[in-house]
Amino acid sequence: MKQSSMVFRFLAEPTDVNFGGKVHGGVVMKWIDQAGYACAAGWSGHYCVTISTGTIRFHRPILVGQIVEVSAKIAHTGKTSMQIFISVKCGDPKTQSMNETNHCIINFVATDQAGYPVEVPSFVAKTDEEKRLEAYAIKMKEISIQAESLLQELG
Ligand SMILES: CCCCCCCCCCCCCCCC(=O)SCCNC(=O)CCNC(=O)[C@H](O)C(C)(C)COP(=O)(O)OP(=O)(O)OC[C@H]1O[C@@H](n2cnc3c(N)ncnc32)[C@H](O)[C@@H]1OP(=O)(O)O
Repeated sequence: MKQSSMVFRFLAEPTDVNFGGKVHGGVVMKWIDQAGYACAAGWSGHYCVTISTGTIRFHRPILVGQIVEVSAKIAHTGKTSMQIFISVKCGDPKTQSMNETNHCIINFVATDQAGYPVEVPSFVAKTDEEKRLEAYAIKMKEISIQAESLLQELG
């Protein structure tokens, strides 16, 4: 059976921190990309590339020494693309209570060795939560595609 989810857990390190002493947004985005890639590659059995991501809003900072959990799950699949739902949480490892810092949909395409898109196994949402995430993922993919032509449309 294909693996449809992946969880990374690790400590935020001093090398992850920006000048304000909090974890860089770009570092968080790298973690999102890595967890999304691992999930997409595991599901498709192919190398995958990031094609786009939905909005990422940072709700709260991540501090050095906190435990970080980046969970990735398949929310929807197209013919060659996979929409991965990512949730990032952090917390004090001593208390084990975690709060979500942000979530997003990140879109990957499975590719062959020449870099061309290849078909991926279909994901079937079964639970109410999976169906809710799938509806969200479909909407976010549409928004990503529409956003590509927005600048030209505005003249
Ligand atoms: C300090 C130390 C650092 C060390 C650090 C180590 C890193 C440790 C490794 C980590 C690992 C991470 C790895 C990540 C992977 C990369 O980071 S990859 C790098 C960034 N991404 C790229 O370079 C991709 C560049 N783009 C491409 O190559 C081509 O556009 C693609 C993706 C192959 C697509 O080709 P295409 O001919 O445009 O394909 P097309 O048939 O039009 O569309 C394909 C699918 O995309 C969908 N699509 C099109 N536009 C969009 C859109 N805007 N949004 C969503 N879907 C779209 C289409 O609807 C279609 O979906 P399906 O209907 O088939 O399901």
